[in-house]
Amino acid sequence: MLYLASQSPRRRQLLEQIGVNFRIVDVDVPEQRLLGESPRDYVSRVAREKARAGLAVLEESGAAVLGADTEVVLDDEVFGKPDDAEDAACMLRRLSGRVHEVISTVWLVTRSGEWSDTSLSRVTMPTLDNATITAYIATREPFGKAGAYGIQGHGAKLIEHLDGSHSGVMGMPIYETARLLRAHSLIGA
Ligand SMILES: Cc1cn([C@H]2C[C@H](O)[C@@H](COP(=O)(O)OP(=O)(O)OP(=O)(O)O)O2)c(=O)[nH]c1=O
Repeated sequence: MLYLASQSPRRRQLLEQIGVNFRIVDVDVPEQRLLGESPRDYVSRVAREKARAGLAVLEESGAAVLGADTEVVLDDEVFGKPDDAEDAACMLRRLSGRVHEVISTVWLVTRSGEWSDTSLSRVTMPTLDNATITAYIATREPFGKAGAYGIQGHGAKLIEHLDGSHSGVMGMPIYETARLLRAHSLIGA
């Protein structure tokens, strides 16, 4: 059986979108970048820890667990989920008028092996004035989302250009995930 180690409704929705059968396994992994850890290594480590934590609580010998992590990166700084409205405003002011990177890594972990893939996207935001930022935060959409925006919602209005993967920015790179699942015979062609 395939499991998704995630509380994220977006990840669930994206996997459902391609008709994959899976169950949810609850995990709670701390997200803290280590000193000197690159953004890519950090995202990959957290995604792997989520998948491993999921596998650890399952007794089924043939279980396969997916874990994913998504972060926004600007100037080597990682923007996770905002703590509050002030933090969200601060992130959006920093992203305004700039191109940032979104790193989305997925790990597939079983008792016989571990495999991963990463999607890198470049996202261009126009200059955002204070009124736009305040109105966007009032939608509550920034909370629980890396970089304080959601490409799949009102946040689409803040994105001028995407060079990469829409599903990857949303939290679960579907092309890469499907390729991993296919390579390990967890889905068909
Ligand atoms: C940039 C961006 C992020 N996000 C979301 C995806 C992720 O859910 C979240 C990044 O936080 P994550 O720590 O990757 O995931 P999570 O805590 O929501 O879920 P879990 O660890 O249980 O799997 O930001 C969007 O929904 N849209 C976007 O455009």
